[in-house]
Amino acid sequence: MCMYDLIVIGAGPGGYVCAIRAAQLGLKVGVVEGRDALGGTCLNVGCIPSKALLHASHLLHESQENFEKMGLMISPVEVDWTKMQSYKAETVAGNTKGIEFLFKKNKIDWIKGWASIPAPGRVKVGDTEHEAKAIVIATGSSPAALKGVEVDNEGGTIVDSTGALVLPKIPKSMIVIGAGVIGLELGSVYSRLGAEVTVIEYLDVITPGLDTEIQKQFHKILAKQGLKFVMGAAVTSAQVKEGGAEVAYALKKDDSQQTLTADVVLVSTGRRPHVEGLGLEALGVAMTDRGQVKVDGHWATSVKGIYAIGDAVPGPMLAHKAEDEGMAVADVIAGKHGHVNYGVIPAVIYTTPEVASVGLTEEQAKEGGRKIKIGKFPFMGNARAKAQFQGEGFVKLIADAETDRILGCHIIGPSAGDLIHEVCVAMEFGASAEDLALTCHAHPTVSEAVREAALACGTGAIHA
Ligand SMILES: Cc1cc2nc3c(=O)[nH]c(=O)nc-3n(C[C@H](O)[C@H](O)[C@H](O)COP(=O)(O)OP(=O)(O)OC[C@H]3O[C@@H](n4cnc5c(N)ncnc54)[C@H](O)[C@@H]3O)c2cc1C
Ligand SMILES: NC(=O)c1ccc[n+]([C@@H]2O[C@H](COP(=O)([O-])OP(=O)(O)OC[C@H]3O[C@@H](n4cnc5c(N)ncnc54)[C@H](O)[C@@H]3O)[C@@H](O)[C@H]2O)c1
Repeated sequence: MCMYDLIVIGAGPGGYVCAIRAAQLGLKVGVVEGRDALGGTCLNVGCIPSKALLHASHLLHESQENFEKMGLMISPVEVDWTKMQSYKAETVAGNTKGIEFLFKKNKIDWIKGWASIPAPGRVKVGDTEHEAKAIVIATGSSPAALKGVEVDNEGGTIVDSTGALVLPKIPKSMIVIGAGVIGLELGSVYSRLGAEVTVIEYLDVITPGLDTEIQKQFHKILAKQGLKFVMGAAVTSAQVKEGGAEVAYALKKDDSQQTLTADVVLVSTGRRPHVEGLGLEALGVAMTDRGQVKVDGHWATSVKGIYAIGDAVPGPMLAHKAEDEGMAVADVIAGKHGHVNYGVIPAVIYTTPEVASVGLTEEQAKEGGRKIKIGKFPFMGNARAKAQFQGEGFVKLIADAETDRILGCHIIGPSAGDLIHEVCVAMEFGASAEDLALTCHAHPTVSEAVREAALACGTGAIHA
């Protein structure tokens, strides 16, 4: 048994960042992780492997669509799925080993195994109990179950995101249940690799929560890329049938029952907090009605000395949100002031084109009764984007009509996931649209489109 200042349960982006920050602040830290590798969902079966497959499949798509246009004459690129899987696995391993190195560097103990909390200040792993002045629950999330659909990742036919990352072969056809971030990212991967992908979505829009104009444009672009969509359809069951699976769904518009078959079915209908086995009920830790750990403004649970962060608590299920909370709660535990600005958390979808947003959508701003102005600029007016065959999409900047303060930004287009950060910084500094418009942007860069959108909030964009 060992006495720690802090034990973190879970080594995902929330937990490992919290541990490193706490160690930097002089605390003695242990991290309990039950997986064989550090890094949590994000590094092992989430952000990183999915981005590796998105990158590889994007390059394949480029070779098929754009190489010839640039005078790059090649015979068709062939896909070696086993090699692509190895590239993905090496990318993951490089990152998870990197966290092991950082733990050693910061003298953080990796306590291997699954933890429970028998009492405040005590963490049990196997037969050993460890003592800690503070405990942080950073146990993340797992795929939510869908009634009538049994996921079998080993079987490789009806899978969740974890199974979809390791399919034994590229399917000829795939049904994606849910047009959220996971469904559209992984659906794009397999579509580019040659599968016929059909997305079945309960709502009438894709990517719920995004700015409506972005949703519409994104839907159009993905359809043009070959993804098929069945909208307003509630999936009721999925059954493995010879050589594939059959999905049954009810169309909301006329209540008709329909079926569709494919080689593989990906269930991507959301994730839920993973808190089983921790013993939270016996401890009396208050939970929300959505199964999340309730926390106050300092990430403290209802039980003294126990904190919680990341996917296990309310808020967007994003790695960088978990990381920010990890740093902030470490500050709090070390007696400092931890802070997360929940109004400025970017969200990115790593398709091509990328989709990125921060702050208020047009709908949210209007619902809040705010007078707003909107500056929009299409990537068609951006020389760099056009040279890269990425003229689709636009930047939409939303500012307060009276004060000119930036309230939100929504981008669909090249490098949207990187471009959004200049707006995040501007928002953190309370900048106006004019501040962005007056900032010199290098030419030719796609970031000029952000400046042009800011100009469009004022006297007008130059290239539109
Ligand atoms: C396919 C996919 C792609 C994604 N892509 C992105 C992306 O591009 N960008 C983004 O921001 N987000 C992405 N996400 C979401 C992101 O992975 C999560 O928001 C993030 O991992 C949450 O971090 P966390 O630290 O809260 O939990 P997690 O990363 O889930 O880590 C929790 C860890 O706790 C461990 N654990 C749980 N219970 C115990 C216990 N009792 N004892 C010991 N250990 C325990 C688990 O094994 C796990 O390793 C993606 C998710 C998926 C599934
Ligand atoms: N790039 C990123 O940042 C990234 C990537 C992947 C995952 N994530 C995170 O992981 C989380 C989970 O992603 P997700 O895509 O599984 O969930 P999601 O909540 O983003 O989307 C789920 C979709 O499934 C639909 N749905 C639910 N039940 C249905 C049914 N019976 N039939 C048809 N459609 C149904 C919902 O309407 C919704 O559109 C998200 O919160 C996201 O933040 C982030």
